[in-house]
Amino acid sequence: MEKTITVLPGDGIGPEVTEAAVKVLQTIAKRYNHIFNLQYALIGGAAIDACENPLPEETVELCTQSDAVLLGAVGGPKWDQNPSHLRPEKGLLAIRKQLGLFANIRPIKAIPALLDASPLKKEIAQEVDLVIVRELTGGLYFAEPRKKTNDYALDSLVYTREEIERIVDTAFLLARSRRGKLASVDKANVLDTSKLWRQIVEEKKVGYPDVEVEHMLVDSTAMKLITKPSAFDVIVTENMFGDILSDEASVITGSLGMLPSSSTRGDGFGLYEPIHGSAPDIAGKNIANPAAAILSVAMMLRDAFQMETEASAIEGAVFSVLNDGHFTSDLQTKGKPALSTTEWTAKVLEELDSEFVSDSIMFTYV
Ligand SMILES: NC(=O)C1=CN([C@@H]2O[C@H](COP(=O)(O)OP(=O)(O)OC[C@H]3O[C@@H](n4cnc5c(N)ncnc54)[C@H](O)[C@@H]3O)[C@@H](O)[C@H]2O)C=CC1
Ligand SMILES: CC(C)CC(=O)C(=O)O
Ligand SMILES: [Mg+2]
Repeated sequence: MEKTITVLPGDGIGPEVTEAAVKVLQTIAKRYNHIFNLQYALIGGAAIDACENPLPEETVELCTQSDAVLLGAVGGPKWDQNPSHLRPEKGLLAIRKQLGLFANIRPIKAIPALLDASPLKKEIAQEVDLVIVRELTGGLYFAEPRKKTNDYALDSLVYTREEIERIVDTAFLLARSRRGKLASVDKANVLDTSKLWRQIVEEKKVGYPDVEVEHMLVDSTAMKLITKPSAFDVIVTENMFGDILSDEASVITGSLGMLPSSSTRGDGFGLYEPIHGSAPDIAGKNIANPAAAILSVAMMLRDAFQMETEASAIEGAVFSVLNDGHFTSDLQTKGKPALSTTEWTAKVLEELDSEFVSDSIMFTYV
């Protein structure tokens, strides 16, 4: 297959983890005879430095013309004092909005080799298998009006029926394909946007009688994610709640550096990115965990290109390297010294190659 992928490395550890993910893509291309045309483009702080625009028009055009987008992360202290239109995060929000990527899918599943790295008790952590479906192009991060003076600041929280209906449908369909349980998370005891959200979930559930729905408030959901995460199958929630809950949930599986995501719009096109940010505290040190970026490539291959075998090969290689006790420093608890980003990536590439060798041996033998 031939596919065009726009790569947006971004800032901080973004370029480091993206380089690892691209190496994995190149190995997969060689092994399975695919052609991945990679086109690099600027976003975030890197784009502000180059052309005073966190999302240059050329980047949007390249993304629009490609089959999928791979993103690292944006942001960092260098741009923290910039006016809001020159903040790196503005570029990320804008690309999501301009490409219409309203559904952010964040799977969170226990990884047996990492149970020691979870702050939860093993017997609680090992049962985790949930997906957060986060609304991505509405709510507080986007709505107008907004304003800031020295004495007063305003952000608006707006949701339309259409925005809620499409994300709720996405979540119902996902729940139906999994264990049939949907937790709709809101703050309906206080917010009118949440009251509308709850009303629409109630209307929609009639069309999905096979899915069991529960409404939950976001504050107690934050607690239950830690005390009884196995209670969740699919969680659907608005933009900011999903942003916060997914970083919280990431530690259950060991580290924020482990979790991939896809941002989609229901037509097979997607932007794939780790859920973490640019991690300025560790940027440039070659110690970031590239697993979230590498697993985002697996999500891309499976969901955008229907390459199930290739996606499973990547996940298998990642889990096998972890099973062998090779960790980056965010996951290290005891045992072998932590590996650098490039060393750990090399282990994954070796593992992919060894899977290849064992496949060829089987083939020759047969
Ligand atoms: N998707 C994106 O581009 C996002 C960008 N950001 C931006 O990133 C910048 C830093 O934000 P923070 O709040 O520090 O969040 P962060 O996610 O960048 O980092 C939080 C903590 O997790 C660690 N961490 C994150 N990813 C890691 C990895 N792959 N391996 C090992 N450790 C990892 C960091 O070292 C840090 O201690 C800000 O400018 C923020 O706006 C934040 C979240 C998402
Ligand atoms: C710019 C932020 C909304 C990025 C973020 O934290 C995220 O998408 O998880
Ligand atoms: Mg976030």
